[in-house]
Amino acid sequence: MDTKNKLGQRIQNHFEDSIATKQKAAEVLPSKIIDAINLMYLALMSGKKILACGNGGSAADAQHFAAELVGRFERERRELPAIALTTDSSILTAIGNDYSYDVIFSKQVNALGQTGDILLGISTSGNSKNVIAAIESAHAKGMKVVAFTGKDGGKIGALLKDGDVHLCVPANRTARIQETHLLLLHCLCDGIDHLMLD
Ligand SMILES: O=C(CO)[C@@H](O)[C@H](O)[C@H](O)[C@H](O)COP(=O)(O)O
Ligand SMILES: [Zn+2]
Repeated sequence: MDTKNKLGQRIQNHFEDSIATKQKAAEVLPSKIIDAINLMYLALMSGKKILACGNGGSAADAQHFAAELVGRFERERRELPAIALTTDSSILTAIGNDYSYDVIFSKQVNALGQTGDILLGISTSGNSKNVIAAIESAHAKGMKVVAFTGKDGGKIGALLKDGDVHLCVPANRTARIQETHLLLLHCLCDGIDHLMLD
């Protein structure tokens, strides 16, 4: 096989694997997605806010979600309060430098979180220490947690409490889990808009 054909085959494999992962997720996750939509909707309608965090690609997802709540998704509606804890380089470098990278999100949850707010914690492995610490801080503040994970849900899966929502993508490959997390985020945005507008 020449290079062009090999690359073409790899690309085809990515598309097929991504589609298969989303099909599996569509079989197991919808009722939990509804739970997450209701949890976030009720919090937002009660004047509460959403804090979101994750590392790497999941940091981008946290920001993507906050942008669609504060700005808009597909339809016009009032601005909704959401903050990505991944964006302030001064806060992130100060806490990382003075304390530890493990507490870059939890200290922000301690500073900004209030009872009734929601934490969206995103980790494909379910094992990122800074997301785990953020969830622990959220619980201590009386916040509910929506966790996006993959694989076996990792330590985050075991940490969640009644009333939290765990959306664990049934896949092992980080890229596939991330691609499905983005779809889940858009389902949440659409569901919140639907409950507000229809
Ligand atoms: O986007 C990717 C890989 O596709 C990476 O940036 C990835 O997000 C990083 O390695 C993260 O640190 C992984 O953390 P996590 O998803 O296990 O919590
Ligand atoms: Zn990625």
